Amino acid sequence: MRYLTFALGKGRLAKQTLELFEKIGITCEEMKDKDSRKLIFTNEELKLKFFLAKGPDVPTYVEYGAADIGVAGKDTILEERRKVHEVLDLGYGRCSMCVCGYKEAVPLLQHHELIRVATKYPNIAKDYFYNTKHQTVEIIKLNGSIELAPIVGLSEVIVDIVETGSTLKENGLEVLEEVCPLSARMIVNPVSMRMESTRIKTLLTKLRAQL
Ligand SMILES: Nc1ncnc2c1ncn2[C@@H]1O[C@H](COP(=O)(O)OP(=O)(O)OP(=O)(O)O)[C@@H](O)[C@H]1O
Ligand SMILES: O=P(O)(O)OC[C@H]1O[C@H](OP(=O)(O)OP(=O)(O)O)[C@H](O)[C@@H]1O
Repeated sequence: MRYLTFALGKGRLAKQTLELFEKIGITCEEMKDKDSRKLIFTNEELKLKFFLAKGPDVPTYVEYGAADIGVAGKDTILEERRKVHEVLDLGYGRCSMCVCGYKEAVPLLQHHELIRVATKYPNIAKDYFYNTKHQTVEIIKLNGSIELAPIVGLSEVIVDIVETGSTLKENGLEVLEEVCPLSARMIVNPVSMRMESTRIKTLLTKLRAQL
């Protein structure tokens, strides 16, 4: 039997993903070592392999078939636009993609002004403003600390993840519009879906029973 391979993000979703897998009998003791720098783990008994990738790269490994299955945030899946099947909402990692800024920006959004939008998610922001709202905007790609942009005058608004809202609050910003709700999703390579359908279906049935 060949190994069934999983690409998992190293970030926020890792702990809950391992906890969920553990509940359905998929364990990998080695992966729990927080100080380990190892990237690949094997469960010989179940013929499973796990890769620890950077979150946004998970759909890439799955599209190319380097991993059969992946766990990624819905934000990453929407932004990366990879050819993968999204098969299950895992229910954790819940947060929202939002347009945020000072409330003074509300009229600029209402009147469809040509505003600057700073974001780590240019595809999601473009899709929202151009296709959903039909508003022409200038997208400015940033890599983190997105909340800085409206404060220092780089942009009028941001498109970013809001979870507890504390980053916005501590920086005097507000949610102005919600783009979409987000959570962790399981994705599968389209060829693996056919070639390994029995093992993948069994896995999905066990996971669904836990959620
Ligand atoms: N407060 C939050 N901020 C960011 N992502 C969150 C938050 N809460 C839940 N998530 C979810 O967790 C996923 C993975 O988070 P992770 O820490 O790996 O990403 P990241 O911090 O955006 O990546 P990077 O390593 O590029 O900083 C996100 O894609 C998102 O779906
Ligand atoms: O609503 P909250 O609970 O405050 O969470 C939202 C914040 O968390 C994320 O940033 P992250 O910690 O990934 O840092 P970053 O600035 O490097 O993207 C996100 O980009 C927001 O800034």
